[in-house]
Amino acid sequence: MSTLPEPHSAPRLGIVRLAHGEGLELPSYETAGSAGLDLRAAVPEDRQIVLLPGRRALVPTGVVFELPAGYEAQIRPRSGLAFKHGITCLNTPGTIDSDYRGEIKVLLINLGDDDFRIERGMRIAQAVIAPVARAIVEERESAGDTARGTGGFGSTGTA
Ligand SMILES: O=c1ccn([C@H]2C[C@H](O)[C@@H](COP(=O)(O)OP(=O)(O)OP(=O)(O)O)O2)c(=O)[nH]1
Ligand SMILES: [Mg+2]
Repeated sequence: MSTLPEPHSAPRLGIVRLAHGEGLELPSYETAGSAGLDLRAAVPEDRQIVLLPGRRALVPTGVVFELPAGYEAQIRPRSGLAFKHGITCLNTPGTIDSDYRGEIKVLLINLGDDDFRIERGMRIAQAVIAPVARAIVEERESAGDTARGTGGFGSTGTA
């Protein structure tokens, strides 16, 4: 059974298709319970990107998001591409601000051993829509005491 919210309570994501995104499927949830909308590469058919090992590329998706206020989109890698080819997002999770009106782009890096060809329409990453808390920042003289204190970076051990 799907744990997604009912349609009437779900946030509304506006998507504008850009000219070079014509003919591509819009970002979509692949299964009933998918958390992420798969994003497609809007590279020209005749100018596909070949990512050499160790290199990165900003890949166009051909879409603009209009996120509802109070939400962000997180651009995350696809595990299949990471596992099979070493392809991941360099800045994962990428942050799409709700006031951003530019094209959604995906910063891919090839951590694998082989060249990787990014073809038009390939599902290269996924966007997870998530609520964002914006804090009221207060400067203080000191931070309250806790049991952890300044311990971190493995202070609790591994077992
Ligand atoms: O993977 C990403 C990450 C960001 N963006 C776009 C949307 C986001 O709202 C904007 C700014 O991203 P971010 O705040 O991560 O980058 P910045 O280096 O801080 O740039 P800026 O000074 O524009 O905020 O760039 C993408 O299209 N893809
Ligand atoms: Mg920023």
